[in-house]
Amino acid sequence: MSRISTDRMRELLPLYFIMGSQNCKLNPEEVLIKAIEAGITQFQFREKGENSLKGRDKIEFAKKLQTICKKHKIPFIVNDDIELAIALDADGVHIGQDDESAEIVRQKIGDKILGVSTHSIEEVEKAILEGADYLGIGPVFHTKTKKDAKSVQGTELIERVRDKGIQIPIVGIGGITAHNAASVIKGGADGVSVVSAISMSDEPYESAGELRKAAF
Ligand SMILES: Cc1ncc(COP(=O)(O)OP(=O)(O)O)c(N)n1
Ligand SMILES: Cc1nc(C(=O)O)sc1CCOP(=O)(O)O
Ligand SMILES: [Mg+2]
Repeated sequence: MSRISTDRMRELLPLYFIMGSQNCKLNPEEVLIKAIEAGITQFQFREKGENSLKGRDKIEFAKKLQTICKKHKIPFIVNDDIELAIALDADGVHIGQDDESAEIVRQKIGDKILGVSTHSIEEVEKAILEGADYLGIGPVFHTKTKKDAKSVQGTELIERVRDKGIQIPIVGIGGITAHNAASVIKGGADGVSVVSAISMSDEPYESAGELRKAAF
């Protein structure tokens, strides 16, 4: 296996759905299936925070969602939990600045996809040097999903990264909906990542479909 190419990574980012059981209004497996049917391009398992599953329950739930992703050929990325990603042979991991360093994580996961959250040009440059395949930049808009999110930054950092000629694949995150997704792409992102716009919808298939139209 070799590291994912930049072109292939870009193709996986247009509509990146992130979810844990704690985020779902309806049955999480059904939500994921509907989101896949509507055209999401990558999935992140983020079982975290209040009301999330722990221990064996978390592992069993992750396996169920991974099986759904495998069946539909959607990359399955694990948030934070590198050991789980390795144990399940997930397609990749996503880490932030408060997690293990990208350099160490890259050594642990080999050629799996590595996503890193960044909030400044310095963090962007460091993540690239340490082996990130894509960056998550946010919160672009106000979010209720992540209690410890940083202050809203719009698309400013995404634009600055592109103005410097940095080409790494980027997804915007935080408060993104079908109404504002196009502005994130216009700002220079390759895609949008969303939690609640799909996971809290009464109609996940329709909501994901609207996002897909807005983000492509
Ligand atoms: C695509 C994407 N971008 C950013 C994040 C946030 O990661 P992090 O800052 O590590 O926060 P938690 O998600 O771990 O709470 C993400 N998960 N995905
Ligand atoms: C997981 C996450 N990371 C963020 C960041 O800014 O890094 S914002 C966020 C939550 C995004 O959820 P929603 O689409 O419901 O706003
Ligand atoms: Mg994290």
